[in-house]
Amino acid sequence: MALPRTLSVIGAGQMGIGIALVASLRAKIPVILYDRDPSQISKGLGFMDKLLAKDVSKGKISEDDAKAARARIVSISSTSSSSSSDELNWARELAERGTDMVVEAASERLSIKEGIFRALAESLSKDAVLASNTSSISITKLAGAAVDGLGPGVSRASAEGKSCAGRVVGVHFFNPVPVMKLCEVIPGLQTSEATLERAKAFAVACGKEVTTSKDVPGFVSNALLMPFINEAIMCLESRTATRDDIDKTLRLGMGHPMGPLQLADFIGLDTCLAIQETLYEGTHDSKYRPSILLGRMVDAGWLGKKSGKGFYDY
Ligand SMILES: NC(=O)c1ccc[n+]([C@@H]2O[C@H](COP(=O)([O-])OP(=O)(O)OC[C@H]3O[C@@H](n4cnc5c(N)ncnc54)[C@H](O)[C@@H]3O)[C@@H](O)[C@H]2O)c1
Repeated sequence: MALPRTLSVIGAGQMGIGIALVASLRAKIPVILYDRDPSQISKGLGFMDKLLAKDVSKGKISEDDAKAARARIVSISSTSSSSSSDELNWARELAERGTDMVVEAASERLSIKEGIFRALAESLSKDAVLASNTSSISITKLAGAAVDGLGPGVSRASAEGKSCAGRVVGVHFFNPVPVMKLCEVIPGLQTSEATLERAKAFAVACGKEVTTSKDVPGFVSNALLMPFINEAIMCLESRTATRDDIDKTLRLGMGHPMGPLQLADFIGLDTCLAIQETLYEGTHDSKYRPSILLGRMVDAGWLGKKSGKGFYDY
């Protein structure tokens, strides 16, 4: 199965940086990294340099391989202050640079991702694979948004609409991407067999094992993980135990590498809340209601490790 000749990664947060790194270092694919916030790109590339230097110092990769991997990654950022024309500019730029696969790793908000998929479908070549690293949002919905990017004259059920939606797929990498061995691949209702196979081949080339899950809220991974994290936050909220004892229980009693509150900080509390909301709204099942404390932490801007404060201080 052919690998992409040029990959674009949208969103230079913790996941986008990791995906760009494994695509370049392991799959040896040239990568264009785009974020609407230029400071995220400089911060992310600085972090990537540190990761590569650490791998070289531990003898995991050669200095030449690290340099070649870094040289394969270029970045672009917002070229306009107006958000609507901005979207068109970046997507066109990615198209002009020969992008034939995209992995979207922007914030976990449906409206943000729909806007990105509309812009991608409008600008990119008709056979480019449009993948999302979403943790929970419906791939079928994102594929629908991609068709809307073709304009009001194209219905989602037309041949052109189906062909466009068929290129959309979920490729759910795990955090930290260079370390975690799994990629959960999710076909939407419209995803073509060829797109699914291209997505799997890409994940394998990045050094990952692949599982396939149906397009339900949270797929397999977060339908299981998020209720667990949410229950741990509710234990803290109801003072069943202290933060340290909750995490210690799971680490020492169940052999988890980190406790659920520390893991939530590591994922990002805004991302945890967004996933919980998708699970709750997508199922209307009260077992998925997000804890009030999680919402308040996000209101306070305490987003976990990435903001310096969450359940722990960093
Ligand atoms: N954090 C995790 O453990 C984890 C694991 C698997 C999947 N994911 C998923 O990966 C995605 C990214 O998560 P993250 O943890 O890297 O988040 P993050 O907050 O670290 O980064 C998100 C990035 O997206 C950028 N962004 C937002 N809107 C944008 C737009 N319209 N165009 C371009 N860039 C935009 C932001 O500037 C930011 O740099 C989410 O969908 C999340 O659910 C996260």
